[in-house]
Amino acid sequence: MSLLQMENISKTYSGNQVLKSVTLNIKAGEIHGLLGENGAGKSTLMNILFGMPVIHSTGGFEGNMTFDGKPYLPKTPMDAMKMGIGMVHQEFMLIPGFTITENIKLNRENTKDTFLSKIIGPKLEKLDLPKMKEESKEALNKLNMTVDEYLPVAGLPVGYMQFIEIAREIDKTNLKLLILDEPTAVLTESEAAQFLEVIKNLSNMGIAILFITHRLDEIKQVTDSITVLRDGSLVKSIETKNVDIVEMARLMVGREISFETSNKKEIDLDEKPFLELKDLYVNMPGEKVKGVNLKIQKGEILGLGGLAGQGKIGISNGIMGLYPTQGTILKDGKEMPLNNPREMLNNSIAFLSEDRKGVGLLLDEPIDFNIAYTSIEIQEKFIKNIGPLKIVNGKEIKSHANKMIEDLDIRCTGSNQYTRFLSGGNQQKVCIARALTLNPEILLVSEPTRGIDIGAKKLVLDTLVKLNKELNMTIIITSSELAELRQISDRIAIITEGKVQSILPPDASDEAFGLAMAGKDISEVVD
Ligand SMILES: Nc1ncnc2c1ncn2[C@@H]1O[C@H](COP(=O)(O)OP(=O)(O)OP(=O)(O)O)[C@@H](O)[C@H]1O
Repeated sequence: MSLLQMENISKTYSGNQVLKSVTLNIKAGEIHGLLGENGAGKSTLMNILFGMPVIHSTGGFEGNMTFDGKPYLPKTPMDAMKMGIGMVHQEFMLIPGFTITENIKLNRENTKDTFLSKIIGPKLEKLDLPKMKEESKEALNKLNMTVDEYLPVAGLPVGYMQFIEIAREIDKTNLKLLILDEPTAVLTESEAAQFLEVIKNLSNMGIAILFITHRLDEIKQVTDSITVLRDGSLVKSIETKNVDIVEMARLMVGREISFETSNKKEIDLDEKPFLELKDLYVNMPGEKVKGVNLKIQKGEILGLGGLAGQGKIGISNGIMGLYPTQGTILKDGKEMPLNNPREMLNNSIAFLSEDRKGVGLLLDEPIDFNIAYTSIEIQEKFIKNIGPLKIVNGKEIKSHANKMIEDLDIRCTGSNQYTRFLSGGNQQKVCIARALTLNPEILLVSEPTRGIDIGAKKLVLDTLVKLNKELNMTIIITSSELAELRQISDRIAIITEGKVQSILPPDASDEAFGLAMAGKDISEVVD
């Protein structure tokens, strides 16, 4: 019997129908994959299932749900949690100033009796901190996560936050169904592999998992069955063993997707470097850089890879001056000021951050303004002079935004749609469009395809290659997906323990990359 039945679910946001009579069934303890392009309606369906306020404040939904044999109509996430449904959202819902333990135990704090509580009641019970810490540690241990549970969440790398959110869910005792909205998007390949093992264990314990991911290999590897959505409609529900990855991609996108292999070109390392990092130190929590020396040539695509927490993410954040940085950064031989993001932008260095929520979008502004505003600010782009007056050229902004919407396949109702109402993947594409609009000489991109569907991923990578080829833009791409780095980079620097461990060609063997990431000598496996 199904644990969850969602029948004929439809949802409209201000006249825009985003779910059209969708049906979804999940059995107890099974791992069920939910697939679909950016904007297909996956998060909306999950928000309905989890009773998220956004659903009810926008007119509710149509259709019926049954959970654990009973009619189910959650009005709030509390209703869902009471039934034994947990959800880890695409965007983190942690409280930055609280410690890891406080976040895991939020609203479910362990308490113990005090003298007064015995008389007056449970309100005067006191927090049982040792027990809270012990149970938090236990949940973190189940995820093989070794982090001090008393650390504050603020400033931790995004990969850690994901594990903490999951730890919070598995710490709940009545959990029957766990919804995971792109849980592995922020994890490195090895962390993701470890995470998939955890999911399998949870399923063995009888907890059903609803798993949203754009990584189809993961879907193939761990799910028992899948449901595919396209443009808000159900395409197919099928047992995973009866479908391969190519077919899954075709069901999602409705056409064949081809992937090119390496794009590598020869880089002349004898030329003067275009960007040089000398003894760079960056104090980014969880991603410390400890003396990086790197020379990047004009027109190169340099990949930065390595395991989470080893410092690869810190490098671009440091160059851009977002965390305290020491050392020397030379652009075309000229020393750049440190710790000054504005000056870096003025020097034609732009950054697409891995943290799209923290430094991301103006959610209550339309797509076109989001794409244009940094360029207006920094470069006075899209400004026209009328006599002594400078005014923003709305027409030019719109036509540029429309081109970006087309190039990056941003799924929206038009360039005037507020970015708050875009799906996560489409918000990410707007961030990419904004960085590209600056048309920088050096573009730093961090996890550019995180949370982006398989078809759009190709578009984003192709766009980077096109900018590199046509404008000779120098690109430094940081990614936890080695396959993606290999696809577009000319060279790949592997960062371990805050330093450059090795620089490898993209066609080096898996073994060489594996050894470098583990901080080992690669001379025996590389010529
Ligand atoms: N609060 C909202 N108001 C208006 N429209 C919305 C709102 N939330 C989502 N939408 C629209 O609903 C559609 C489905 O979005 P949803 O977030 O469910 O997609 P998704 O499949 O989860 O995509 P992704 O993989 O990018 O996360 C999109 O067209 C989106 O713009």
